[in-house]
Amino acid sequence: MEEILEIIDLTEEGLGVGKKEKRVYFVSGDVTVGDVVKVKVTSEKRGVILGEALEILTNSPYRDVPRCPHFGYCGGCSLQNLDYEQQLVLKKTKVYNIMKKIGRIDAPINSVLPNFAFYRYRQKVHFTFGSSQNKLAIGYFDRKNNWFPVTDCLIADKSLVEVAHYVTEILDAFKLKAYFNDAGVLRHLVVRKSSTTGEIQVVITAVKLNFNVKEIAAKILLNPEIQSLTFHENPKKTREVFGKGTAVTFGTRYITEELLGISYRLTPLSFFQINPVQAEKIYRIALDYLDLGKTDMVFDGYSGVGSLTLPAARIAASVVGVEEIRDAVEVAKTNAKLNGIANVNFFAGKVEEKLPWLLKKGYRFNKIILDPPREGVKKEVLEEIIKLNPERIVYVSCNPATQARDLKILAETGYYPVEITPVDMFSQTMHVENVVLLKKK
Ligand SMILES: C[S@@+](CC[C@H](N)C(=O)[O-])C[C@H]1O[C@@H](n2cnc3c(N)ncnc32)[C@H](O)[C@@H]1O
Repeated sequence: MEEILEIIDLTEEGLGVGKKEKRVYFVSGDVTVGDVVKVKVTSEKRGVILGEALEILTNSPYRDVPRCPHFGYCGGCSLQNLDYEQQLVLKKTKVYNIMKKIGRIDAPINSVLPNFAFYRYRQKVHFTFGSSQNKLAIGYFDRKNNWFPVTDCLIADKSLVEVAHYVTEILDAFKLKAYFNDAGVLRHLVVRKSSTTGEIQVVITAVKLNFNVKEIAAKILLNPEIQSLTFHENPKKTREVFGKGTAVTFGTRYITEELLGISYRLTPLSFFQINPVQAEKIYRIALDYLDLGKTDMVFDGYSGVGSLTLPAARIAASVVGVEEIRDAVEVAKTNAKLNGIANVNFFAGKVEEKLPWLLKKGYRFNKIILDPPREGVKKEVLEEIIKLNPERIVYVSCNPATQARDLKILAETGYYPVEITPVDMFSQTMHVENVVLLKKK
């Protein structure tokens, strides 16, 4: 069966969405918002209709020329064929719809803050090792979840891709094979760059470190850009990059990044925003929403290496950060010392366990920062926060769907979103970072 459809939206996975007579179609192929497309319906199961674009009958006025050689099948970017201004419009509509549908929230949503470098903005890339033409190669997963070799990644800083190829060639010369599709040991390659110092950090993960890491490291470190190199053993049979296995580091253990005038040491396994320019904007908005003064006692849940904790501590009376990765907590403490910030305390553990523990110990907070991973905040954490009766809550999220779910719980107890600002951290993809201020009515 064939249909003629106008594409009115895009899914996270890059499928075009079309509607006809109250039926919703999900269309694969090089389609974008505004295209009128002839579609071949390929399956219909429980009301989900999938189709393939056969022909674009009218090109969208918002079409742009994709720049990446892997566009169309790469699972990473799905918006490269859409004009950047329209990407921002699409993201604002996405946040609005999610907030309304999942959160039942009607708060004002500001325009999405643009990312002026909407290509080559990533300062961290993560490749999976595989093999191509009988050689070790770096790759990503496509929209059907199949691995493919990557020559370039247009949203990543160019030097990160170059370093990734350089490291892969050395590993290949040592006859190492990919675990993923070649029954070898190598799993992932993570390359991160400091936007302030230009230092590069490389992490190679393997199921077993049963090869001569010392000799390989000596070769890799001949590249003067690479300051920090870690081999990390992760025997877990999942696609997770880092596990609990051992790590061996050569060169320095950290690279240094600077945001809002504060320096951060970034260790191999600790989280840091991949787009420092946009991260700074997010932190500025979060601090502005917190409206900090000299008497404020702040709780920063999911604090990473302290990138919101430390700027908040510069203004507030005290800030407590809780983060589950012990290594990140150690680095956060060092970061506080290095920057001469003494009114902070960092605790290692899960927020859901550490927050009740802190309250039992007598800690009190009147302002709350939440910056959780994609899964959002556990209900019991929200309940503890409500009991604290804070003046303001600032919730930063890279997943508006779980954020809207959590905002609904907070709204039911009287904390309403006062202002919502989406920020474009991940141009060319459907992802959006969202900062929300909540206050009691
Ligand atoms: C989105 S990051 C935010 C980090 C930091 N605020 C920043 O902007 O760099 C989320 C952090 O939460 C940590 N995390 C994940 N689940 C956690 C939990 N249940 N309790 C505490 N920390 C957690 C992760 O390790 C990660 O560092």
